[in-house]
Amino acid sequence: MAISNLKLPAQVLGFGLSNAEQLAGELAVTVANALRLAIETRGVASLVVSGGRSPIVFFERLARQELDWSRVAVSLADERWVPVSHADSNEGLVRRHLLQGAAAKARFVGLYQPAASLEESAALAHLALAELPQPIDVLVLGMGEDGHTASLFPASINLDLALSVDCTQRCLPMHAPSVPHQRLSMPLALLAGARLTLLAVQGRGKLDTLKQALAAEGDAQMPIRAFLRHPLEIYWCP
Ligand SMILES: O=C1O[C@H](COP(=O)(O)O)[C@@H](O)[C@H](O)[C@H]1O
Repeated sequence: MAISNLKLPAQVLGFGLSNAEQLAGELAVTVANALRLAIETRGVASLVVSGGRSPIVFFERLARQELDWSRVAVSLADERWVPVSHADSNEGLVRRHLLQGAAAKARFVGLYQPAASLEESAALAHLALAELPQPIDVLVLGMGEDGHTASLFPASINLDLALSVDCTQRCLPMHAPSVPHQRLSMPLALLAGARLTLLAVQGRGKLDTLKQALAAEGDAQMPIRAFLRHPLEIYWCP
């Protein structure tokens, strides 16, 4: 695998992992260590995770890490605008796979808020997120093969605001052109302020996406680019 061809000047590389199980285990240890440090330093810690299909094993490994979960606040980088009981709900995923056992003591601050419109729901989530300790201590991002991260999709309505460093909203309504559900997403300004950002990606398709993102410019075409300019650790496995 031609990892050495990848040029990531600002990043620490978490490559060399052989499978998804190993990636999940290493990532869980890194996240737990950072949360422990935050608790030691500030008494509380905030963790923002991503949804989708790939983080399940990581969530289950993280839930088993020994730490004072009662001092941890957990939230999501993005959410599908569906009730928590829906199979596509990121909150549902977190509740089923991360907030289990000792980790059930963590405080969860969700983005999904029942409301008449996506815009109202995002405004309510903005208010709810005031309860999340900020800056975010640990952020775990995922990425789609189209270069989206969180719910910052290429060419989506609201993307300019979502990528603006001046955005003061903690949650934005996002209309993703390529996926079934409307979305709620934390914007770049909030996400990029995280003390530690980890990007977890699996498979050669996503490695190609990363290389493509690094090879050219244009955040609107590939929103992940906006994060690659900040320090982050990339965890990749085939
Ligand atoms: O839709 C989403 O997709 C990305 C990537 O998901 P994955 O399952 O392919 O890793 C995810 O990071 C984001 O949170 C999610 O809502």
